[in-house]
Formats: sequence, structure tokens, C-alpha cells
Amino acid sequence: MALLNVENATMQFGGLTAVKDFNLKINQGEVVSLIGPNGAGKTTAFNMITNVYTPTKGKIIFNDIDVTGMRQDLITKTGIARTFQNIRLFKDLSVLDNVLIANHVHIKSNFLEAILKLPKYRREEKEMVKKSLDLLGELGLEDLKDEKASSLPYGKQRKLEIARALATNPKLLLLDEPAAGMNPTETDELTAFIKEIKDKFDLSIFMIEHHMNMVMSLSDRIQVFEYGITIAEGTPSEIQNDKKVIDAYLGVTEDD
Ligand SMILES: Nc1ncnc2c1ncn2[C@@H]1O[C@H](COP(=O)(O)OP(=O)(O)OP(=O)(O)O)[C@@H](O)[C@H]1O
Repeated sequence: MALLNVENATMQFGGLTAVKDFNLKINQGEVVSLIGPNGAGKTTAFNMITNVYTPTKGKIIFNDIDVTGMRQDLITKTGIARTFQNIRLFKDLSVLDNVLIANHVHIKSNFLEAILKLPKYRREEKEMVKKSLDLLGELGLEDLKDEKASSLPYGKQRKLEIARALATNPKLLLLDEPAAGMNPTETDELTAFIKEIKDKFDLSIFMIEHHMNMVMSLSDRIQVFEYGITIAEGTPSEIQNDKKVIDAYLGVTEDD
């Protein structure tokens, strides 16, 4: 059984069908990318998987669990983490605090134990700080731990956002346009970073991205959306040579 199975997921907003009969399988260790013109429904597909929107039809099965319509924090606990098109950080908090907050999804102490700072909570908190520092170390961000998130250069903010996602111990990482706003050098660096974390953390990845060099170099498979419908799927070379895709998208994209 694939790690992620999306079966006929459909999302309607009033009279608009943003995504229709979306089917996707991602196996353990695979990188799958979703491409398509602006407004094709890519982010909506992510939003159905993470239940920002509950699909109007269809199912999302992750790791043999039906997560369709499940509370977002519980979906995170099953092992799905995501980043957003527009970076979402606690801008006034430090790098370390940003990761610590994400880590709290796994805290076991109850509310009272936390409020009263009972020994169990204090012990857990100490472990969380250590885990967060270790993670920052593995990602090469440890030196920045005390910096305010908003003071980091853009590329580092992206990495911090990914670090926050990794702090929840995901099996599947969803990246929504991770290279948005990056120049070719930054994009290459991010591509290498994603390859590195994929291996280090044993991840499967589902990514939306417009930078075609990055998509082609990272993806095992690519799925193409147009007007909420899958018009093609295949390996990078199959997609690059698909006439429908060239007409709908590749021919007109602003590439790097
Ligand atoms: N909450 C919503 N309510 C109504 N319509 C929505 C909502 N979210 C998305 N849509 C519509 O669904 C369609 C798909 O949007 P979506 O953001 O998923 O596209 P996208 O492929 O991610 O685009 P982009 O590349 O520009 O991010 C668009 O027509 C959009 O206006």
C-alpha cells in the first residue's frame, strides 16, 4: 500500500470546482511534484490533504489511516507536515522558539502540568529544547538560534520553515512553492537542501513548484493540473515531452 493514497478528491467552492477527481499515490521515499498554471488547483489539493478544506467528495488515506476531514493537529500527528506558499513564521520569536513551538505537537504533559510547570513538564521541555537544537544543528542553522526569525535572509527563513515542519517528525512533507521568489543560485541551494533532508529524515515529498529545473531534478514523478483536472502524469522526461503539458504550461512558464 502506498504511503499516501488520494482517491477522487474533489473540492467545490460554491459553483466552482477547484479540483475534480484528484487521484494520487506516493510511495515511501518518493518525491512527487504537482505543476500547472496559476489557479489550476494545486494549493487546493494540498489543502484537502491537510484538511484546511475537507474534500466535498473522495478520500485521503495516509499510512492506512483515513485522514479525510481529520483535525489538522491530528493529521500532523499521523506524520504529514507542510510549508506554505507565503512563509509562515512567528516573526518576532527566535529561530529556536519557532522550532520549539512546532515540537510541542508531541508534548505529552497535560494543560495543568504545563501551567504549573510540574517536573514531568519541565523534563519534557528540556528534552524539547535539546531536540530542537539538534535539529537546527543537522540543518546548519544552530548558529542562528537566537536570531529573530524576521531578521534572517529569505533563503534561511525558508529553511527555518522547513525545520519547523521537520520538528513534527513527518513521514510526508508537503512543500508549497518552496523556491518562490528565489534567484537561480538560491534555488539550486534549496534543491540540494531538499535532497539532503529527504535522505537524512527518510522523507517522502509532495511538492508544488514553478521552477522547472528544480522540479525535474528532484521528482520521481510529476502530475500536471489544468483547471483542477489532471491532464498528465509521468516521469520528468515523459512530462517534458508531453504535448498537452507543453501547450498548457511548459511552453508559457517563466522559467529560471
Ligand atoms: N477558499 C476559496 N474559496 C473560493 N475559491 C477558492 C478558494 N480557494 C481557492 N479557490 C479557487 O480555486 C481555484 C484554484 O486555486 P488554487 O489556489 O488551488 O490554485 P493554484 O494552482 O494553487 O494557483 P497558484 O499557482 O496561483 O497558487 C482558483 O480559481 C481559486 O480562485
